[in-house]
Amino acid sequence: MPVTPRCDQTAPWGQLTEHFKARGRHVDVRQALAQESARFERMGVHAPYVRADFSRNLLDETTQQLLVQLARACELQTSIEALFTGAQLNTTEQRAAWHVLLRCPADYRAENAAMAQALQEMRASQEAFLAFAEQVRHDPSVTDVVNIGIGGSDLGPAVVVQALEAYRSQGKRVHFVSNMDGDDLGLKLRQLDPNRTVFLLASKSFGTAETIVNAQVARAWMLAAHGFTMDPQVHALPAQLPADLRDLIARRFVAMTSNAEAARAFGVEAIFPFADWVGGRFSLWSSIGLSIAIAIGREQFQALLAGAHAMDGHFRSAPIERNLPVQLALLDVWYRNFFGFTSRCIAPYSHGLRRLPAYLQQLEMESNGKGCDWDGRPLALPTAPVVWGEPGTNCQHAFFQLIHQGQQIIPVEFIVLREQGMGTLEQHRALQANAVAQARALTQGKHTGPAHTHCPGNRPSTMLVLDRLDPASVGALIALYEHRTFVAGRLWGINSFDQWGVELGKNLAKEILNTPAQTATNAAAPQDVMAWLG
Ligand SMILES: O=P(O)(O)OC[C@H]1O[C@](O)(CO)[C@@H](O)[C@@H]1O
Repeated sequence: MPVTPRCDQTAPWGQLTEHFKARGRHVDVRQALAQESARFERMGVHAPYVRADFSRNLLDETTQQLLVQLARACELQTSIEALFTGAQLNTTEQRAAWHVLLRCPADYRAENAAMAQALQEMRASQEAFLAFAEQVRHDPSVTDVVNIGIGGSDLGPAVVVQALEAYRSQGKRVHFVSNMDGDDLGLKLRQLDPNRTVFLLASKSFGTAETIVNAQVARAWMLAAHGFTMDPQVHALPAQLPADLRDLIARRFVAMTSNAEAARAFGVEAIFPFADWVGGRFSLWSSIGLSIAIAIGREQFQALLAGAHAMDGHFRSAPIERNLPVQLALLDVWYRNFFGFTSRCIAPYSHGLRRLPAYLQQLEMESNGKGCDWDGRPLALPTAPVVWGEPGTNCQHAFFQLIHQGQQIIPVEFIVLREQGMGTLEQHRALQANAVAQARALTQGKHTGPAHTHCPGNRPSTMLVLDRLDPASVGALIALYEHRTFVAGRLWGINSFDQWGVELGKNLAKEILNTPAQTATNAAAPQDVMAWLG
């Protein structure tokens, strides 16, 4: 993997630092909009399916030019090419990150022999899971499909299925179970018929505690409905299980995994593999997206991939100044490292995109919430901001008060649809008007009337506009965020494809589970709240 310069080790970084102190931090967006009538037009960036208005951000032309120079000094183009030509980007796990291959069209020519081979294997797996999806879709005996997975094996598919609810085949409900808390699965099981439900076990490792426990409980529930009691703590199917029940499990449970052996031991026969080079956070395009394919069908799934591929093409070829993922990532660096803004709010004015903030939390914070660079040197700068949010207009009646008048500045990213979905045109117009009104209010503020009604204004926001919430647009939007995260990581000098920070807590949980209950006499166990939990 090419080691490219970290942003803080480049000449433009020093220039940006000087510029920030002198003028950059004093940018007044109200004045800028008033003085430059073409600001909106100049600062619009158009990518496939997504347009972005940057004009309400704390940016002047010098900042924009220096940020472009920063990207060049970080040799960003080399990193982008490395992503598309198959460099081993995940250096701490010695893995490639070839998720862009998952969405390339049939006539795509792979960059090299290794990628061509990977592509061929991927196509076979893709064909198998899409064919299975069609089979389920046309099977009237199946009414419910439950995806059991967590993190990337849950959030990506869940956000897409929810966003594309209007495309979901009637007569098939798609559920998502992720939490270790047994109430998640337990409450779902109460609504399900064991004779009409198919479970999709989504786990790259097939070893994630939450997923395995939930899968075992679901299997025990299915067997219990057929008169067989099985310990839900046990992974492997018992040898004495009658053949018809073995067959039942094989028909009702399928797996999407890179660990076929563990899935087989569980009793699964239909295994839809995906390669090691698919990272969890980037996996919804692979067989992990089976729930999406069942919900919307092969054709629409392919449209989702095509939308993502269109964004890939833009990312690879657009110049830095007009490259949307790059521009968003540069803005992240500007706000996080110069202004010191610690969070970014995502406000999708779209009911379908209501879970997007949760998805982005994993994508951005698990990818870029790191403490050292790719050479293991401590980072001198803070990296990923906290990403959070809720859909509009709900957010207006909850936390927007703080964003308008609070002491801290939180850049907001609005997502707005041009075309209406369900509901009346009036409802849609009101929704759009509210999003634009919030952006304007953040910019202009209010300085008349009693002090408690004042809003300081000059608060930054970006507006992303999609024509509609269809598979291609959703694919493009998610690919946009993937690439933005990758670019920000490259600028910060981070390996965005590992997540070692989650290991410590997982291991401690195992240790606690394996330690005898805490008692006053158990001196080995540390005294903490476990004493109250029993
Ligand atoms: O697909 P798996 O192996 O069950 O992993 C689930 C999730 O757990 C993590 O490894 C850590 O949270 C994520 O990166 C991943 O998406």
